[in-house]
Amino acid sequence: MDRLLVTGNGPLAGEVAIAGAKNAALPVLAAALLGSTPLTVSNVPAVRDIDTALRLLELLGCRIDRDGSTVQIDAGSVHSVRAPYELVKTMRGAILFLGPLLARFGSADVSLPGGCAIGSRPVNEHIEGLRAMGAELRIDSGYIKAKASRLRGCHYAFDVPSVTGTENLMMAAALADGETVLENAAMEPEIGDLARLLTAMGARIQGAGSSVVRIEGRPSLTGARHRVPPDRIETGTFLAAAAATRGSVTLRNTDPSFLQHVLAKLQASGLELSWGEDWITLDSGGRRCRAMHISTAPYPGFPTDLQAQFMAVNALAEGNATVVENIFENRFMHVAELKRMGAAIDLQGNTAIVQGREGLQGAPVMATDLRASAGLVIAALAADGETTIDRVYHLDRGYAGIDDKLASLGGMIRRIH
Ligand SMILES: CC(=O)N[C@H]1[C@@H](OP(=O)(O)OP(=O)(O)OC[C@H]2O[C@@H](n3ccc(=O)[nH]c3=O)[C@H](O)[C@@H]2O)O[C@H](CO)[C@@H](O)[C@@H]1O
Ligand SMILES: C=C(OP(=O)(O)O)C(=O)O
Repeated sequence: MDRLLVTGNGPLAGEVAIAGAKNAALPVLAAALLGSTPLTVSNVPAVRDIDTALRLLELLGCRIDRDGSTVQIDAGSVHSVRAPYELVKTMRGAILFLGPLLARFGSADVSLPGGCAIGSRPVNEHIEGLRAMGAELRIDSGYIKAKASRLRGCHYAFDVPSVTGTENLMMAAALADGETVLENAAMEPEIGDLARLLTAMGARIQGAGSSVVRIEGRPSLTGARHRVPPDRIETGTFLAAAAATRGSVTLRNTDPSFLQHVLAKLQASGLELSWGEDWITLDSGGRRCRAMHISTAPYPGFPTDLQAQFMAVNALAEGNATVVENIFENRFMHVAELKRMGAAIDLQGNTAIVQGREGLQGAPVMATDLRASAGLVIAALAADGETTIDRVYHLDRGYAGIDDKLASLGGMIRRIH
């Protein structure tokens, strides 16, 4: 099992290119199942979850042609509708195959993704939404078994705005009879991106990116060409790494418009930021930033997927701050590990009270989930001495070559096989 060896080495400095967004690419790959002709996707990130999604598509019978960051998927020879536990357990995003399989092939047999380190993560909204479209769904031996000869448009109001739930229902609705209206839908940028793809495939969609999405279903959809947008979470992770190490970095191939809340927090903490259409520069001037109060919320609020990374920044910032996690009930696994490095964090329910410290010390720590791992890497880069981070497979699920990118910014980081 790979480990990372990180030696604190002062400020990060330089430029780095941001990859395509994992969480935008996953629904796009699942949407390939809806098209009667091939889908070509560019700027696909080289991360483990994408490998898993492509393996799954292959298992279903799709023909896959992958050339660097461009992937062509032909769903013309699908012969299975089963997404097995062995793959789904490593990638929760596999639930995104449920809607497209059911809508296109009339049935789906998708393993329940189950709970994971950050919370119980139920999928009741996905199931109820598809039932509202006339599908029959039951849980049998850990699998969601779904059937529908033809889905029909419906009104569905989410109790909680689920990102993948909204995506699943949009994809199903694109091949349903009539109009579907989703209320209290999630508004994350990945939803607007999926709507752009589905529109290019022939669907008619209004309101994606707002809380009410209208989808007019079509009898069939075609393939299309699509470019995955930049990863806003990878972008935020590098900004956090620069802030924690008192560095200065420029991020290219990104999109600052999806990170306004995060950029405002960084500016308020005393860091100098500038940005253009596809780049962001953070310059800390070699100074420690001030601690930031953070409260995670659905988009456009502060993303839960950046909470761990900013916890690491706060652990090293000037002053005290609270970090409130409002999306997942158990997304503080990194706190115990950061405390092993000398962080002063007190947990009270879903609130972490962080007292910024001048420095942290390297220590052996364990990655518990994808973004927690990123938080530990950031703390390790800024700490004195050596940190070993175990279970980096979590990190590889969602970051393309993060060790090489950080090394190119001057970080001392090495992978041990
Ligand atoms: C592949 C992908 O895009 N993953 C992202 C997606 O996950 P994911 O789509 O799984 O997260 P959701 O938006 O569904 O979860 C939001 C909240 O809704 C609850 N909920 C969700 C579904 C449901 O059927 N019932 C229910 O109660 C969840 O427990 C959670 O409290 O959005 C999360 C929230 O921004 C991010 O952290 C993940 O990185
Ligand atoms: C939680 C995440 O991903 P997933 O929903 O795939 O587990 C994430 O990207 O931070």
